[in-house]
Amino acid sequence: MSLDTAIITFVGAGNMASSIIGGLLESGHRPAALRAADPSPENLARLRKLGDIELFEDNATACEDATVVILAVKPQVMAAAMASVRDQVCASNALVISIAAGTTIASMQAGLGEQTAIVRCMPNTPALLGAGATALHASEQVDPAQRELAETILAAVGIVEWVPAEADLDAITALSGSGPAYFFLFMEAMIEAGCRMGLSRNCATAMTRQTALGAARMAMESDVDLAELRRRVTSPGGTTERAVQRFEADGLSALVQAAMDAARERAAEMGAGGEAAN
Ligand SMILES: NC(=O)c1ccc[n+]([C@@H]2O[C@H](COP(=O)([O-])OP(=O)(O)OC[C@H]3O[C@@H](n4cnc5c(N)ncnc54)[C@H](OP(=O)(O)O)[C@@H]3O)[C@@H](O)[C@H]2O)c1
Ligand code: PRO
Repeated sequence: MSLDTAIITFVGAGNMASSIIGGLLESGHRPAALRAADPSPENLARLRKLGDIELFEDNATACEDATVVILAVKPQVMAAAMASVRDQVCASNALVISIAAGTTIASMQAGLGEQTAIVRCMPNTPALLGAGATALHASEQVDPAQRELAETILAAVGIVEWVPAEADLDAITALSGSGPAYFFLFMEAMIEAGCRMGLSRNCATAMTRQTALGAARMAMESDVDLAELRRRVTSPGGTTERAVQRFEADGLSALVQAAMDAARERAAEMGAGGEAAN
């Protein structure tokens, strides 16, 4: 089974679905082999702009004969979405890929059938720009060709990493799933600090955004590690050293650890309780 011959159905046509569909189309995937289902005609209309993919208001019809069903709905509606496609998934032995936070493989197999092949993954919002980071974990029913298929689909919107244990997805959720928000929070704090120092908001915002972009590009493109990149900014006895000393004295690393521990615990709670969150 290859990506060229696969029929891929997205259940839920929101932000994440449209970014993955956009990535697949950009990487040359045939629009005719892509389907999307969503109860909202307006949401479907947004997808129409991406290409000539098949659109459905009925989940079950969209999943008929599908090779891959991608569940791209909020966790709150996952149970209803699974119930609507269970018969079609069982009939076609489709690979099911879920991008929902906190919905376990066990709960999906309870909803779709015990032997359903499931890949659970955790993408992040930079997937919208093709700059996502997605971790994947497969149930034991997933065969090597299906693994490759899942990896190829998510690689259309960024980097992919397989994790050996399903629980690792909780750590991934705390790291890269929620991670973009941490960087935005840090940037917001820098902008506020700049404003309090007397800079205009426009100036503080522009300088913060460009600094984040520049630092991220150096982190990605440089052949030296992050600590060395940091050292090169930090002149002995200079301004950066004073700021970094303050971060360290006030426990930045411990705070990051505690925040990520809290996020991971929440992901585990959501999985254990089958609880809804977005
Ligand atoms: N946002 C993140 O940072 C992030 C990161 C990683 C993973 N995720 C996961 O990605 C999933 C989708 O998130 P998203 O940001 O793409 O959400 P979204 O934009 O709200 O997309 C979900 C879509 O599903 C539709 N829908 C609702 N009920 C449905 C049903 N029964 N059948 C089919 N479609 C239905 C929604 O329609 P309405 O708008 O009309 O309700 C909406 O268009 C979530 O499970 C989330 O946990 C999100
Ligand atoms: N958004 C979801 C949450 O905040 C999962 C990672 C990003 O729960």
